[in-house]
Amino acid sequence: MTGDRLAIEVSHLTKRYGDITAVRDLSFTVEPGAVTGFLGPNGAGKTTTMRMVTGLVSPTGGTATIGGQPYGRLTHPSRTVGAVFGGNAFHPGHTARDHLRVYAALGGHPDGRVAEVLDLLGLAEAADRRTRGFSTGMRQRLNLATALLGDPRVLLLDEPGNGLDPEGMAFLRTLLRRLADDGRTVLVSSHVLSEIQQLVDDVVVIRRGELVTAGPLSRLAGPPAVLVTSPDAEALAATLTVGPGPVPRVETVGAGRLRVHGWDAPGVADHAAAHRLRVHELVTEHTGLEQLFLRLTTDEVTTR
Ligand SMILES: Nc1ncnc2c1ncn2[C@@H]1O[C@H](COP(=O)(O)OP(=O)(O)OP(=O)(O)O)[C@@H](O)[C@H]1O
Repeated sequence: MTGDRLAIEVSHLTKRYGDITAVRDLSFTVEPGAVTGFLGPNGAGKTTTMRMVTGLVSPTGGTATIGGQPYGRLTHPSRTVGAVFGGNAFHPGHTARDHLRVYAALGGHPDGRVAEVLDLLGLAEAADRRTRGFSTGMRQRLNLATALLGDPRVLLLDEPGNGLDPEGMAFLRTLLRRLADDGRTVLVSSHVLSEIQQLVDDVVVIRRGELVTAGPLSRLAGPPAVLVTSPDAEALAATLTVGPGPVPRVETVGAGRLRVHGWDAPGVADHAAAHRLRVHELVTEHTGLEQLFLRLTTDEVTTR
């Protein structure tokens, strides 16, 4: 069963700390029913933005709403939004179950919910162990279990992949997918695209507090390019760029080598054959997402 579908809307959000502008006129929407990655290098403003969405930090300007309401005006905040920020506030002498019971009581959630979230996070066997002996992965799971006590429709996780081993990541991926498939809104931040690439459907990329790009992950990479090795490279470049019809962008990448953007390999091969030009090698090059992310978030880059 799917309940309310609540989007997160960030509109012209700005946060200044003295001379530092942590977030600058930032606008984006996080849709329900998907896992959205919130990406940017260290210090880009991800945590500050997520804290503003969850009412922990007040904006200098702009608004952040959940299902149309600012966090402070939600009728049942802990039943609407679950958030996990770095660090943890576990009493080392408490067991996982003790910890969850305290938070269930604070949030007004039924005690039966404790066993449910322990099961959901694969912590049932560790439930009666003291948290002081917990590994990083178990701490992450307990944080997530705490955030899920209220069965919230919206989940914000700040760097959830930190310190997780491959099994932990696989578990997180399956869990977030289930939560999103149920119509929940899930936002996960990271400064490393490759870390959450397998988790997310959509991305919001920021740099220095400003939006770089937002949209489906699959649209970020753009079309592949074709690397051509040919003894007739010069002539091939000349014929490729004269038309008729749409012409590709052609880059010379050394003697006898071209990179052709906008056409696929069969298109380039057929064109060369029609012009009786020799081709020794054709390689389709997909831009690595990590490479693309670096290009989007480092200074020398212009964005599309
Ligand atoms: N309470 C604060 N006082 C002063 N400056 C702050 C405060 N919180 C954040 N900043 C500054 O705002 C900028 C954005 O920080 P923020 O933690 O939001 O970035 P981030 O993208 O989450 O980075 P990271 O990936 O390192 O967690 C940084 O320059 C940071 O030093």
